[in-house]
Amino acid sequence: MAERMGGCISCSPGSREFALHRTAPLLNTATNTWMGSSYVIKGASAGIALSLLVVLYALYNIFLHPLRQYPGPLLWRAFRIPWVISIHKGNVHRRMKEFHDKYGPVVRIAPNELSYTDGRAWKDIYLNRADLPVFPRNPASVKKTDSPSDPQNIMGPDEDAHARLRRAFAHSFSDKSLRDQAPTVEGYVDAFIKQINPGAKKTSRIELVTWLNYVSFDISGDLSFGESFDCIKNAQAHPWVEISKDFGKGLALVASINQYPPLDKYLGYILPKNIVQRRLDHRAMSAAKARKRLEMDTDRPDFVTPTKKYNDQKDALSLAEWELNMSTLVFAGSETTWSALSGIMRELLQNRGVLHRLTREIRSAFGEEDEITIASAGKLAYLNAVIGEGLRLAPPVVIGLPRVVPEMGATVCGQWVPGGTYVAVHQFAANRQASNFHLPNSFIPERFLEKDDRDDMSILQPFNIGRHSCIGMKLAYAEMRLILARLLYAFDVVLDDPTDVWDWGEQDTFMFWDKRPLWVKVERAGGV
Ligand code: HEM
Repeated sequence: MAERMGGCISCSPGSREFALHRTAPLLNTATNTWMGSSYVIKGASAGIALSLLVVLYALYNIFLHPLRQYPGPLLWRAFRIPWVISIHKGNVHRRMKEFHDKYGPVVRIAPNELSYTDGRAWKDIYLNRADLPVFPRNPASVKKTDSPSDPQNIMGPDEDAHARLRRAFAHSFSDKSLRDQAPTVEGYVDAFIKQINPGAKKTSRIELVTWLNYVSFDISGDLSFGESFDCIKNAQAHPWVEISKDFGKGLALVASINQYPPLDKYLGYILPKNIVQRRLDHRAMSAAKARKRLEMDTDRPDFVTPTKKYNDQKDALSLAEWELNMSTLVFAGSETTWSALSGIMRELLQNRGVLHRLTREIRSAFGEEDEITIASAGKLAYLNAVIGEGLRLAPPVVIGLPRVVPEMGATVCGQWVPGGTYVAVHQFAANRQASNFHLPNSFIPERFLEKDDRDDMSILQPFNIGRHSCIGMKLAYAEMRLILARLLYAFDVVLDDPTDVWDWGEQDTFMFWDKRPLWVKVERAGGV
């Protein structure tokens, strides 16, 4: 009762203590309320200050930033976050296309980043220029190693290490090396054709994107690690290949976290444990495979033999660098060729007229299947045009190759760009611009055969140009020509579901294309 009245049961009613004890809870409540409201006030003030900072940051980026005169969507010019969201949604290539359709050949796609779809940008950004230091690789997408003694990657940002590694590996990609490697590549393509042959059944239904994955990775695995992944033989992806399918999502995550230093330092804690473990397992598997190949006493024609001979004299690569770079070569050489072939086959099957013309060219050029080799397939003009057009509509390196403008600034496409700005050509957006091509979304290989002033071929650089251009370009063309020629010589291929028709760009991209299945019917070609 006394408690209910606010007093204390041990004090007598009416005493001073009773009165004090009676008021104490009221005071406590008042103090708590006061303290509570002070927290609320402090919290609210912090919130207001933070919001103000965010607004000021956005206003600065829009009205005062050195890139303020470049057009682009408002939120993207103000903050980096829309880019991060788009990278994670997998639609960044479509957003880039929309923005360039709307704003023109240069678009500001983040406070400090410009995207280009103008053919001149390739030379200005990616070629060495006498008057300027190189535009280095963007450290937000490829991090520098922590210490100079760490192993370096040919695709890393250190330009000196890149030059050293490129010199060493160039020996494995010379014309002579390619000729030596040809029987290995031809052997895998032959195995692939035999495996998908329906035989007595006459017709079979296969998922072609998966099979193209097997053949690309088996070739790359053999040339890098000295042994096949045996995907074709087992009609199943090897664990190394399976795990590598997640690389793109991992790289997308790393690239977005790198935009927010010092968060990048805590990447190991941010990434889910199972992903970190998968990465470590994959690295260990690659290192073991690379060491096994290096220990072989052999002159087998692959990516190792010529570079190893050079290295024995020049001591250019450490063991750790061999391990790292062999893994890079497997992935760089297979994911891209796989994407290209998947895109080209989808376009061919959705454009029966083109498929017809190409099949006629191939079947009239060869009397027997075994006449089709890397050397002979190189002579087919329409096949080359089909590959060119496939790489235009479905570029394997779909989004920009990010570079940074050197400190003193530079002119790109005739306009001044301050030092430190991130710049890139976004291939998907560039290749689909109506300002660069007539009927930009249509599959028309003829544009590679007959010059048409409505097409600006200078924008097409699927392998990049300059010192970082693709070291495996000739091998990639050799593989693509041979696989397409052998496939279309041997089989009549049609879409399993004739209504399964859509634009390649509808797929998502997580650094690489997230390729959807391509179900086809294959039938041994009549008279072959
Ligand atoms: C259609 C297939 C291919 C396409 C479209 C392609 C595209 C590219 C592009 C655009 C680059 C430049 C990357 C940059 O500037 O940051 C590149 C670099 C590279 N590619 Fe390819 N590539 C293909 C096939 C291959 C093959 C078969 C190999 C063989 C292993 C390969 C190995 C490499 C390597 C090692 C680099 C790094 C070169 C350097 O930085 O010096 N690529 N590729």
